[in-house]
Amino acid sequence: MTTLLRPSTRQVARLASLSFRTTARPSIGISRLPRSRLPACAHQIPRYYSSESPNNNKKPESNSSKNKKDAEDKNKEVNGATKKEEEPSGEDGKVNASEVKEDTKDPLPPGCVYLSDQEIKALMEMLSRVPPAQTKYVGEVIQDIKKYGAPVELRELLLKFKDQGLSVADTMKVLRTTQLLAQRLNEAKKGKATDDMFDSNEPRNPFASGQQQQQQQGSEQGRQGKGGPNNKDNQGRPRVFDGSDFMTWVVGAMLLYPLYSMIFPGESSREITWQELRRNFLDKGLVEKLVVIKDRVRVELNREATQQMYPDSVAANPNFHYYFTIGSVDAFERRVEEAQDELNIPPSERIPVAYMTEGVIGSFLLAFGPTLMIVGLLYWMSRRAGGGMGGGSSGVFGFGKSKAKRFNHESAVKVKFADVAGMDEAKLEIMEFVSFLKTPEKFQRLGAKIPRGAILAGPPGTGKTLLAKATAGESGVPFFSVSGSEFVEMFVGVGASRVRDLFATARKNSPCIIFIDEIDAIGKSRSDGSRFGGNEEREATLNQILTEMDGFNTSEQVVVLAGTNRPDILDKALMRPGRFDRHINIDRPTMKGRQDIFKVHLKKITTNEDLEYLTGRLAALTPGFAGADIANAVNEAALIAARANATSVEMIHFEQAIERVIGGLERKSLVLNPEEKRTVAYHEAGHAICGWYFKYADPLLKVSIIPRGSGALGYAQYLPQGDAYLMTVNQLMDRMAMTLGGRISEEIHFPTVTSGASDDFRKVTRMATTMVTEWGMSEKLGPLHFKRDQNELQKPFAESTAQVIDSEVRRIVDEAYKQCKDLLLAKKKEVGIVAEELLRKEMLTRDDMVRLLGPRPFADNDEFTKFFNNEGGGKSAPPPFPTENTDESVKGPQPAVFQGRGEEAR
Ligand SMILES: Nc1ncnc2c1ncn2[C@@H]1O[C@H](COP(=O)(O)OP(=O)(O)OP(=O)(O)O)[C@@H](O)[C@H]1O
Repeated sequence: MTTLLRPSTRQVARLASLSFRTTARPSIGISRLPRSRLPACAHQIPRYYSSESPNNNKKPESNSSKNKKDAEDKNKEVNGATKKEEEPSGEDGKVNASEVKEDTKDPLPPGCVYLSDQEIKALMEMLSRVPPAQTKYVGEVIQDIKKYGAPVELRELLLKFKDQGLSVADTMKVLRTTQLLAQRLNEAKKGKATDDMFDSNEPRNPFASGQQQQQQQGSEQGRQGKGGPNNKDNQGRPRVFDGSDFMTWVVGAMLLYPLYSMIFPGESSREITWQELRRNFLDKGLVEKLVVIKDRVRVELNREATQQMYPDSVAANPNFHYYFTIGSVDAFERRVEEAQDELNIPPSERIPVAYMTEGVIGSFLLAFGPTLMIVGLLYWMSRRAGGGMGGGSSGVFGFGKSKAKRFNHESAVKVKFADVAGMDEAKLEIMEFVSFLKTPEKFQRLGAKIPRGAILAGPPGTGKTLLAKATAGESGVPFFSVSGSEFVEMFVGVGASRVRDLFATARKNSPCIIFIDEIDAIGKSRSDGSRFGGNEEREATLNQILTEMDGFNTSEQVVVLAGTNRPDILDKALMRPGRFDRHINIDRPTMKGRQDIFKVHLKKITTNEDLEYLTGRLAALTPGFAGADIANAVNEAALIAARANATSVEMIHFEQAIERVIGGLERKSLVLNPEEKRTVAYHEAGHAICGWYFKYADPLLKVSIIPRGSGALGYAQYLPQGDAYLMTVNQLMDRMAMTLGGRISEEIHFPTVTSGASDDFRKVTRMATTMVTEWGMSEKLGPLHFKRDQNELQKPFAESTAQVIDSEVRRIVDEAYKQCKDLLLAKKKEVGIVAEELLRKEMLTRDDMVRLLGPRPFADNDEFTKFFNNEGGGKSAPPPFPTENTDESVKGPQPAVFQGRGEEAR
């Protein structure tokens, strides 16, 4: 047998580590996709719509007046020249660009441009959808834009508007432009230095200048991204659209109105003539009220009646109003009176006329009401989303803030390596990071490159997070902990932005440790996803991580640790040297490891037991347990002891706790009828007898017919002989035969069988299939490995091979069946004895079995004898059992076996 087998506790990790190693191999040719092939959101492409020279927006150096003047001159020159060239005669539009004199134009801060006449025209066209009464605001804002310039994003928006029109997807863009435009106009109007708007310490806005400048800025721009410096206040916080000033609302409402009207086409008001009003509404008695607002009259209709009369008209819409203009209020009143006289409307039923003075705010709200509602809703939603991020990052632009939790080494991260037990190799490996963070010069002196990061891979609960925390605790540096899934949001680009933010924060706090838990959520191999179209957002986030890790300066003391249960699915680019340099495999603990972990957690518990014996026995009882299971079992034991008002936690409490962790709660409320109980007893006795008389079976610990957990009506428990790493064909055959013992006992002792053995069959089939397809244990098929990948649509073997596999699996199961049936027929009497005793006592321990059947005919190993052969005194609870872990059951020997009888038996 050339294939080495390992028990299931080790198998997963081993298999994982094999594939891990494969994926971890340096992939020389494989690195990130070339930028040009990345999705647009994955890399920050500055947009160049400007017809201006790249130097247009060069930021003058603030400390040199000469430079400033030069820059001003240049700016004026460029803008002026462009403007002059492009300036039309001004016949179009109410607001003529030439009204703003050239010499009133100031040099613009980075990120702002003067709009050309064509662009102003496009803007006016876009804003022409705004209700006529509000053109005053439009005119004012356009004047301001001409005078003070606008953010370059407005250009982009105008271009989009002209080319394709706006859609819901542009909402964020409009909001951002709104914010920048409102800021620009506010600042400019206040006469404040325009440069204040853009943090003078920040690098220049990449979008303001031409390609040359962008190239100079290099990767730094990429990091700052589209949000870039423009969104930051002086403290580096993102500027938040707080909506607190009037200009922001005016601009916001104005820009969102076209968007709104494109998405929800329809009118909210329309002008009509007096004659139309009379003919269509007044004469028909549809007018409910007339409201005079200065020189206009709003007609309020009786909606129900209008709907009946004009079901398809917009007039039936509750938010719709007709307006008409009047010369004077007196004339209007006279007209209304005359009309009503003609219609013989009695004085008591005359149409009421109200008078309103519509203030600036009122008229504004009236016109932009729906738009404001959208703005408000988006603002509220963004605040809510921001609120969940733990403060600091509220507002529309807070989406891109990282959600990483920061732990301060002085307060939160108190975990030390001593608290992490049972993974000595992993600890050694990671200690190097600690010494790197503590004494970087030691490495740098010799020219050694500092490792960038490590992937901690292993099954759930094995202490990956704990190890990362201990690394932070030992090195005494800040620790940023974030889960891979926290980068994912419904908006494209948010993940990448959060990654940027996280790394930027880490750099500021260097030396520090970033821990990304469950990195597989974003680090999944890109080739896998592409088969079904891929996931742009996830890929963009992954690309950003790759970029950030590349961008580390080797002297930057930022270590990135990542935890995953699935290293096999991670992208190769992520695993290559230079990114996650170290691959640390954390397996489930061995017997010794479990003992150490028990010792760590028992420190917090009050117990008078002999610690050496206690931890040894508990470790023997818990094969396959991860550190988290052990922590849970210890805590559960303390709870059980407290419930029993005990002064210290005793062995019996620990054992009950372990039993509970594995098998679930006892279900005393589940009462089986006598016939069912009898069937369950014979079923379990069948398993127990097999475990007792098969040489290679694991020693039996306990058999019970008390229902437990979610499905088991009864169970037999076995304890493996220590941490076995290999499994022989004999052991596998005995285990399969033992698993079939329940059904065969039913066959022998009852006229019919029940459905209770389906789970046993599943286990046996999987075991046999694995023997044939993976472990080379079929002579017919030979040493071939055919592990089926769930994602593969095709079988990795031919139809004829499939038939051989089927026949070999059947042969193996048939052999196990025969082996079991032969034994149980020979031991029919013993099965009866055990079953009847079970019916009386409901639970039998190993001692009971010895009493009923005599000693087991095969010797047990030393460890088992040491901890389980002297049960006397009744002080200890019956030894519990680790359950079989469904999927791993076939991968190798199970450390402890649980033969349950499913709920379906009922
Ligand atoms: N080696 C260990 N020594 C002591 N305690 C441990 C150990 N491993 C796990 N634990 C306990 O289990 C708890 C959970 O472990 P941790 O969160 O580190 O697991 P994990 O491997 O990160 O799990 P997941 O993959 O599900 O994120 C720890 O808080 C600790 O109490």
